[in-house]
Amino acid sequence: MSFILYGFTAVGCLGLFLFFDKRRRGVPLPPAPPGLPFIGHLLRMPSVDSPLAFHEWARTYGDVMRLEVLGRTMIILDSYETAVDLLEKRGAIYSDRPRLTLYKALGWEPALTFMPYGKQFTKHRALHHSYLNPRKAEEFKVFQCEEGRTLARGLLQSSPDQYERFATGIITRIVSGHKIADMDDPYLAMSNMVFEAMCKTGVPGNSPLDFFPIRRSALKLEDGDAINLPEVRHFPPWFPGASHVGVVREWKPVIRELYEYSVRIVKKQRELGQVVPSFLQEQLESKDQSETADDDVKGAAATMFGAGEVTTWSAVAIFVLAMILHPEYQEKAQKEIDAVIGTQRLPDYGDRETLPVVEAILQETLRWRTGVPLGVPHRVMEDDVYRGMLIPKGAIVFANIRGMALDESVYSDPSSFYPERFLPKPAGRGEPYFNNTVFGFGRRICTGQHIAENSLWIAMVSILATCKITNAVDENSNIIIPDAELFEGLVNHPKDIRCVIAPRSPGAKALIMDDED
Ligand code: HEM
Repeated sequence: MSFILYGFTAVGCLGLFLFFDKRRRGVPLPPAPPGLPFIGHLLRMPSVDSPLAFHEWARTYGDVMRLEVLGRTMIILDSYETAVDLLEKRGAIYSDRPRLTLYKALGWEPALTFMPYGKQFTKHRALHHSYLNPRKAEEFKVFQCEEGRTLARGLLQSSPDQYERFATGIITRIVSGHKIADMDDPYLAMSNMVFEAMCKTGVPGNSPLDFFPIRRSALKLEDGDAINLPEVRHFPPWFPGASHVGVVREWKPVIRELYEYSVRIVKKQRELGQVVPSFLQEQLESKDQSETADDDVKGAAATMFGAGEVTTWSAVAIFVLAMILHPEYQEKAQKEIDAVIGTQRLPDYGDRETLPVVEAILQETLRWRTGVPLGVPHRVMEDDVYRGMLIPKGAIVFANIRGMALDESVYSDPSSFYPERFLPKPAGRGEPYFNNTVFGFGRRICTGQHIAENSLWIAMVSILATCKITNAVDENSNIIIPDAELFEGLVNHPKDIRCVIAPRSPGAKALIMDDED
């Protein structure tokens, strides 16, 4: 009896398989540029500014475009509409991550950003949400305001590392309640390494370690294992991935230390009876974490640091770059601040809604040079059909956020820095804010978006209210005009923001210097 039942089941399964396979074969894949057998588009993959190159290709192949590299299918979504349709509305099957070998090898584990969709993902999202939700974000404004003013003061004291200190200072307050007191703080050294690891490692998922087909055997990589470094030490420098292995060897210990350091800081605070509210303090206080933090809690804390610090630093640096290249907007914003707030006090969050020009500059900073231009890749978990095209199971889906910023059907003259585009008509062009795009999509949307926006706003408004940014000059008295190029990685970062930062007026200088606590 059971034999007959098994027989029917097998025939049924075969029928279903053939039905779906036929359906699958009948549906075309998304359009792709011409490629070669086996290696696909490997030789066509742009070596610089891939988001821009993808955007250019999308003009020919459409806003759902396919690339194949060594058997891996990549789908590039080049419009806001397609990203919402797939990553948000069909989030149940588009929220996985591909295995990002390089980041895993660097020691980011567990880390929500690179984690597959599943139970552990849900747990980590909940951990992040418990401390980064909009209600908490309101509480953080007090120290964000303090850090914004420390930033402006530091810049006036001619200290260029202040952007990093600002971004790190906010995230350490959130994660461990630690206040950065000086530039020798060990957190700043870690932040530098994280910067290198996130901003100089190329497009996520596209390092040779990620896609070179012999990587697993050659690098002795098993699922769940980090790279076995001694095994690859003997590979010649030209071997694909060899240079990245050097990167891994150098940076992995720092990233692993990041997982432990914040916990040690909070334990010390507790031992000394100097408890400060923070994510880790809240976790350690909870019943089951009283002795030590488990790996998930450590991972959530380290990920908040890694994901939150470099991105914020980059956004503030992009703002400064825009102000060097477009002094006219600095003046417009300063006029607005003077008219609305006056010159007798420093701006704070209560002023945000009354400063539309500052707001427009914030939105344009996020759009003009996108900090995370290809987002973090998603992975589709089942075959899907969209607009009559097959998105095959396992395909890696990139939201080309930079491409969306340059979408001419949404943003007029998109490569210009033109904040007025966001002001309502007739003064402006009434174009849509970019903060609904820049933080990604669906179930993987950035968990720190409220905090990030608040950080950028307070940094901008504190600088604008008190500082004047002008071009630096070289040793021959030639004006230096930065060329707006960015380091490319998971996070992009301006290469050059050399400038002169001076007090806007004696009154502004007095206000910011007197504010020091
Ligand atoms: C201007 C600053 C920032 C930008 C532009 C930014 C952008 C992004 C983007 C594009 C993603 C990928 C979303 C997706 O997969 O669709 C992301 C993910 C993430 N962001 Fe941010 N982010 C910023 C700041 C922050 C901050 C301050 C934090 C934490 C305090 C943070 C934590 C995260 C985390 C944990 C993820 C991974 C979420 C997941 O995989 O489920 N980010 N962010």
